[in-house]
Amino acid sequence: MLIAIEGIDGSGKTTLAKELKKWLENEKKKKVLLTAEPFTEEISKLIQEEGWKDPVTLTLLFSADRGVHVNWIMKQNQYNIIITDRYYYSTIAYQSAMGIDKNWIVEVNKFFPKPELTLLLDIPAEIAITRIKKDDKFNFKEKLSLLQKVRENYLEIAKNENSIKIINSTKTFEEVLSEAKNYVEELIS
Ligand SMILES: Nc1ncnc2c1ncn2[C@@H]1O[C@H](COP(=O)(O)OP(=O)(O)OP(=O)(O)O)[C@@H](O)[C@H]1O
Ligand SMILES: Cc1cn([C@H]2C[C@H](O)[C@@H](COP(=O)(O)O)O2)c(=O)[nH]c1=O
Repeated sequence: MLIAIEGIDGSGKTTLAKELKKWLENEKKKKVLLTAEPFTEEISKLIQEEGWKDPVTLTLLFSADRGVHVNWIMKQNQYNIIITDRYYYSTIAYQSAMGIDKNWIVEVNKFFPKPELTLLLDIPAEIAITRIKKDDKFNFKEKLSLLQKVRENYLEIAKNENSIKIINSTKTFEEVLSEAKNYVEELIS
């Protein structure tokens, strides 16, 4: 079972992913693999060095990284649940905010398995940006306006996809976690 956690930078994905893993292991006795994208060191390096120069190359690099990630996930047979911190909805939301045609991104990513559940942490970019670490890996230019567009894109994607559940991430972390647990509980019971 594949669960994706999505949202703009600083929305709380990593914190939620770790706590869900703990809860699923300790309370639900599940074997959980926690993973994240971008996945490979080599492609992350190329993204940093080359990707930002051109959004088409960036889209292809994130998607190629996903190909390697998915092939690796397929071999992790000992787990009941895989939680990934970012998946293809990130490419659709971010790279279409950079001007890439959404349908083309969907086409490039259509071979990857669809998550049974995606938790979308929704938060205004102005609030999220105050939570983002200073050592932000990819250092977007004009981060705030980009993240505003990315947020809108995520909400648009969620309108047409029932498996994406929107959680208001301006709430306390305890409230966010509790809502996330309810969605996961529905899925596993
Ligand atoms: N609901 C919340 N309320 C307040 N602070 C939160 C909440 N959730 C997470 N945080 C804090 O916000 C910061 C960013 O959280 P986190 O690293 O989990 O976000 P992220 O979405 O994974 O970010 P990035 O995409 O930049 O890696 C952390 O300091 C975390 O403790
Ligand atoms: C997978 C993916 C990621 N990104 C962007 C989003 C973030 O700014 C960084 C990843 O770092 P984080 O620690 O997860 O925040 O990369 C993207 O633009 N497109 C993608 O497909």
